[in-house]
Amino acid sequence: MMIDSTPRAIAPALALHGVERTYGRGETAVRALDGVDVEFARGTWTAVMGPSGSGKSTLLHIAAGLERADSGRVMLADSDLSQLDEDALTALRRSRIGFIFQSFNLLPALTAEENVLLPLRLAGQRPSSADARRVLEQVGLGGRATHRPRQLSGGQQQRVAIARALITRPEVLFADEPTGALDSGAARAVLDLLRAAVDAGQTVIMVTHDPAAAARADVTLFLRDGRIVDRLTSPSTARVAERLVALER
Ligand SMILES: Nc1ncnc2c1ncn2[C@@H]1O[C@H](COP(=O)(O)OP(=O)(O)OP(=O)(O)O)[C@@H](O)[C@H]1O
Repeated sequence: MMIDSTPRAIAPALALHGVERTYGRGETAVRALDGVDVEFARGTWTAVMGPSGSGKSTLLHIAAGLERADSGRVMLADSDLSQLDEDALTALRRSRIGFIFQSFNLLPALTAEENVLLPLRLAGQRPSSADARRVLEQVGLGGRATHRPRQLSGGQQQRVAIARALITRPEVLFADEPTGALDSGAARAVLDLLRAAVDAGQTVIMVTHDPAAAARADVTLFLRDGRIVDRLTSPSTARVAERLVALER
């Protein structure tokens, strides 16, 4: 028997190749992404930082299939998002991608448990209460399953949103300023949950303005004028802040 011991590069969870995106036309056109090439390794946490208007949200939305690139390719494992029609893209987002937002985006009329189960219901499954309780327990909210969002603090609402994003076991979890609306204690709890998810093998891509949040990630990418101009691995808060200040000059 042949044993192949050649080390192989593990395929990235997500890769962007030559991604460009321009908003508007003519003199008012804004090139939000100007040729982005990046790979996100499986089981790693990447923070995306950069000055206001540098293209962070555009990058996140295109990588998550919420918006389309003008050119270039977005590969989620072997699936080329640019080749999918709207229905296929919606199905892919529901089953293979998770998203958490600064403003939590929970449905106010639904309980925590119902919010958490919604992605599975939308995918045509019939999940049980026990499924929701299991993930709510993971985020420390086992006792809050029947609460509605208005009965929960901001930090608790974000933890419900994380449970909702993780219940489908997404290949990539995207987070757009997940701690932007939280005080420092609640922010730490959210970052601890993201760290636990990554340690369990989850791939996370997070836009943030907060150097302390970026310092919890494995890699921080810096964008300026729609291009990735810098990258730090396992940086301290101070080093992230320093780079950011340098970019904003
Ligand atoms: N829908 C749109 N129409 C026109 N221009 C847009 C649109 N969305 C973004 N832009 C422009 O594209 C550029 C990049 O925007 P983007 O929101 O990606 O930046 P950002 O780094 O996330 O900024 P911020 O930190 O302020 O949220 C900006 O100049 C912005 O004005």
